[in-house]
Amino acid sequence: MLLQLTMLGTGSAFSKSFGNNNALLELPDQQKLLIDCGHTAMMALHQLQQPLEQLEGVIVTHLHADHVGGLEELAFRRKFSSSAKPTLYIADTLVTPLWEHCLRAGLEDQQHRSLADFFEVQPLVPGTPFSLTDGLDLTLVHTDHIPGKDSYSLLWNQKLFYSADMTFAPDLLQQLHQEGTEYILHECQLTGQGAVHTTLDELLSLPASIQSCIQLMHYGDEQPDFIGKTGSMTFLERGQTYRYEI
Ligand SMILES: O=c1ccn([C@@H]2O[C@H](COP(=O)(O)O)[C@@H](O)[C@H]2O)c(=O)[nH]1
Ligand SMILES: [Zn+2]
Ligand SMILES: [Zn+2]
Repeated sequence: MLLQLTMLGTGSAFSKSFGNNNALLELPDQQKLLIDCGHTAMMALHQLQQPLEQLEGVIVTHLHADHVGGLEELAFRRKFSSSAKPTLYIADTLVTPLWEHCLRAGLEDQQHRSLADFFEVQPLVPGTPFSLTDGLDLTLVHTDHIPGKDSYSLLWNQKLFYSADMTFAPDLLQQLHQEGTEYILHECQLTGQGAVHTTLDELLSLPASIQSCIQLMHYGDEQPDFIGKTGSMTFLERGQTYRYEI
């Protein structure tokens, strides 16, 4: 199974250079899905000349604006263009908070009163593989980010781990590596304390065999100062397409 991933952005929440850390995923059956849809996602798709009508759906990791801030525009534009509702793949725990805390204020009117008026909602049970298409399973992995708020990393066929925003989880990374995960796309805070994110120094403390599987994303605008300082870990780049055989 070949997964093709185009990074719409690779920046941290406040990055002005790299856009929100969101991706466009293309499956062998031609399905196109977004991984997160932050407030810069619509502009990024416009620049890629990617028609919104061709998007099958969106996978949501958690409810910060750099990950869900573009959903209001996506919902309205799909509604106005009379195209099919995009599917929302989202942890069951996040369905109600997404509507009540993020989208309801902007989307609700007298005719549209729920998330299901704009999206085909596909709740996912964390820890249980979900078959997106033949030969492709997605498992949500609960990972720590903001205390008290749920956030889910994405594990594809046990082979590719795409981190949500998360604090350092060396035991999880070690376990994934031992169980055959070959690719780890990991968020990375380059400077400062990693209160709610994983720092570069933390990732550099991992065994070399794990570091060699890691590509860094969700980084700050100081990234150019860190080129050549990430060991064998490489930076994912905005606008670039990556292919993973999983
Ligand atoms: O440099 C930074 C930027 C943000 N934070 C904290 O992260 C979250 C919001 O950003 P996300 O990327 O959506 O998680 C918020 O709690 C900020 O305080 C940070 O620690 N360092
Ligand atoms: Zn973020
Ligand atoms: Zn976050």
